[in-house]
Amino acid sequence: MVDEPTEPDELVVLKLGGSVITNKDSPETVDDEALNSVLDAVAAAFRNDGARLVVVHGGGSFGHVHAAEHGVSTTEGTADAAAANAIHSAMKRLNGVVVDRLQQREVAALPVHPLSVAARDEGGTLSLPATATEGLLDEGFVPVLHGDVIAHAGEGVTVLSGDEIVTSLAESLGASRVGLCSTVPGVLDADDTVIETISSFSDVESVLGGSESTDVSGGMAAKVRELLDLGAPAQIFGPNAVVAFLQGENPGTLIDGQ
Ligand SMILES: Nc1ncnc2c1ncn2[C@@H]1O[C@H](COP(=O)(O)OP(=O)(O)OP(=O)(O)O)[C@@H](O)[C@H]1O
Ligand SMILES: C=C(C)CCOP(=O)(O)O
Repeated sequence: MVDEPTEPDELVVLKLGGSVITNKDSPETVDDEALNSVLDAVAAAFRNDGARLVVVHGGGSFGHVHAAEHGVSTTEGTADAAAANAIHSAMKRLNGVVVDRLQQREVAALPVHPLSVAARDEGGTLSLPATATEGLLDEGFVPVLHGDVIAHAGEGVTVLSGDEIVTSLAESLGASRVGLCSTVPGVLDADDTVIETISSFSDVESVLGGSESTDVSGGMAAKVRELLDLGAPAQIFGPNAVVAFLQGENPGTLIDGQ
C-alpha cells in the first residue's frame, strides 16, 4: 500500500505595517505598546499551531523619513551611497528590534535583508530570490524581512516596499494565507465602513488614498493594487485582529483579484 503524501505545512505571510509598529510623529521611534501587542499575538499563534510563518514589516518613521529626506521612492532612485545606506541602516535598526522582541517571545526569528538579494530591472520588474527565506523556513526559523532600498537598473537604488515583498514571496513560496496588519480595521468606504471584499481596483479607486504618515510607497491605494495582482486571497486588518487572522479567520477586508 502506498502512503498518502504528507500535506506540506500551511505557509502564512504576515506584514506588520510600519505605521502600526512605529510612532509616525517622531523619527525612528518604535511604538512599544503597539509592537509588543502584535508580537504577543504572533508568538501565541505561532507557538499554538506551529505554522510556517514569514514576517515582513514596513518602514514607518524609520525608512520613510530617511527616504523622503533623500527624495527616494519606489520609482525615484538615488546613486548616493550614503543616502542609500541611511535608509537601509534605519530599516535594519527597526528590523533588529522586531527580531529581538520575537526571540524574547521564543519565536525563532532571523533577519533577511532585501538589499543583499533583490533588484529591479530597467522596467522596474522586481527579482527577489526566495532561496534564503525558504531555507530558513525549512530549518524551522521565522524569516523577518523588511521594506528596504534595492538596486534598480539605471536608477541607483529605489525603495522596495514591504507590500511588494509580501506579494513576491507569497507567489514564489506558494503562501496559503496572506495578511497585512495596518492601522485601520480594513479598507474603508466613503462612510468609513470596512469594505468586506475587493475584487477590482476601479470599484474602490475613489475611496483609496495615500497614507496619513510620511510614506514614499503609496499608502492604501498601492497596497490594494499590489494585492489584487496576487494569485492568492489576502486580508487587510487592524492590530486587534492579528490573532483572529493567524487562527484562520478572515478579519477586515478580503482582497481577491482572481
Ligand atoms: N479607503 C481607505 N481605507 C483605509 N485606509 C486608507 C484609505 N485610504 C487611505 N488610507 C490610509 O492608508 C493608511 C494605511 O497605509 P500605510 O501605507 O500607512 O500602511 P502601513 O502598511 O500600515 O504602513 P507602512 O507603509 O509604513 O508599512 C491608513 O492609515 C490610512 O491613512
Ligand atoms: C521606506 C522604506 C525603506 C520601506 C518601505 O516599506 P513600506 O513601509 O512597506 O512601504
